[in-house]
Amino acid sequence: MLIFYPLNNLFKYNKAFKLEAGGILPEIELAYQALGKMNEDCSNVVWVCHAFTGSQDVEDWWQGLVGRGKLFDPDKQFIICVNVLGSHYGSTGPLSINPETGEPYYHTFPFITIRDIVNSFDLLREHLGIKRIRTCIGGSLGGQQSVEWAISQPDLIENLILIATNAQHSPWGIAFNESQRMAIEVDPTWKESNPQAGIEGMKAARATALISYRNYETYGVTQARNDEPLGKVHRATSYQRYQGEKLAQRFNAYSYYVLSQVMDSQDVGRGRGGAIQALSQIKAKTLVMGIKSDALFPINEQAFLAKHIPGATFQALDSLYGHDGFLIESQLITKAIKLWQKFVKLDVNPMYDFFKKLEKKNLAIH
Ligand SMILES: CC(=O)SCCNC(=O)CCNC(=O)[C@H](O)C(C)(C)COP(=O)(O)OP(=O)(O)OC[C@H]1O[C@@H](n2cnc3c(N)ncnc32)[C@H](O)[C@@H]1OP(=O)(O)O
Ligand SMILES: N[C@@H](CCO)C(=O)O
Repeated sequence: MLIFYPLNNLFKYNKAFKLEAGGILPEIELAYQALGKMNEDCSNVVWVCHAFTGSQDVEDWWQGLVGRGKLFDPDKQFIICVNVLGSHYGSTGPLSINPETGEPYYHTFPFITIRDIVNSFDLLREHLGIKRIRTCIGGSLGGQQSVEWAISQPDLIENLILIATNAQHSPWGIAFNESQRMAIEVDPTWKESNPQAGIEGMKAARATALISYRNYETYGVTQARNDEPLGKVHRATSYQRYQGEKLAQRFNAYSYYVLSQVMDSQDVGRGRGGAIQALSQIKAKTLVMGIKSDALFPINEQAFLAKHIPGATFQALDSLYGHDGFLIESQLITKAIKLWQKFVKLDVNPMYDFFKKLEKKNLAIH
């Protein structure tokens, strides 16, 4: 049984929504959560962009960072998080009814990109009367949206926080996603048109993805062999299966497929003369964080962002958890942001000289 997440707020856009790749959604809906109260001058707006299987319920999936007494506190800030187009938590996605046919989209849901998601956010932003965003923050797919928005509207975002993300999705990342799509495609039910189609394939896809969200060391520590008798299930075996089952309780294979393609679409340089040129347009004060053990979005990708976003600060984080560290290491992330906020106030950039030295020595960050 798929669990459908309760909607908090729903924004309806009843006109045709043109997509970057040429398709059209006849209308769109965006489910979003808004916490706290917006100041008249919008000076306390925090826009959080969620990742691949996340939702608008940011207090749930980022409870270490968002909530009363946390860094992003609804008693002080107006915090907004929108379920992305194509997802499963109330925004227009493959299970939504296509108004032109009266049937769910399922396999006919069009190809969408990070830029489409950002354009849809912008409609909602205008609808809510948000003239500026004090802080835009996102990790992974959420970071891809955040950096895209900071480029497409350089005067909108004052502070930009990017975690475990990139300017262009790598061939490595695309290969992981394609392998997961292949797992969905070989599920014989994927040809069907119903909410459960491809769900067994999606379980295998999630298990595959987990390997890239964690790493060798994570498994060694959390799923260490336990002298299991021959033929008995290893801990890592049941973990992989459990993770597939867990996602199947809350997600659908169509959204999984569509959003994996969205991730692959990330290329901030498309039509803008390349990534370096695009990143140079950013005016927001920017903090880029990477996780040293991230196998999927390696830290070089965040070093690249920080190097080419004017005045950006770069912070590498140590974590056992690899890519998923951006969801788990709330204390480290909070510490890094607080430190950066002090530097921003003082208007100094602790990494600027460091990058200049690196450039001179032609060194890369590993
Ligand atoms: C409605 C919603 O859920 S909204 C969306 C919320 N989710 C998101 O935003 C997506 C992002 N979140 C995630 O990807 C994950 O939740 C993370 C990365 C933050 C944490 O991952 P988790 O799976 O919770 O952590 P972890 O890898 O430690 O696995 C723990 C689970 O595996 C189980 N487990 C651990 N080892 C084993 C094993 N050897 N065999 C079987 N099960 C195991 C644990 O019992 C636990 O189960 P539970 O989740 O039912 O309590
Ligand atoms: N665990 C994350 C990974 C992608 O960043 C998710 O499921 O959204």
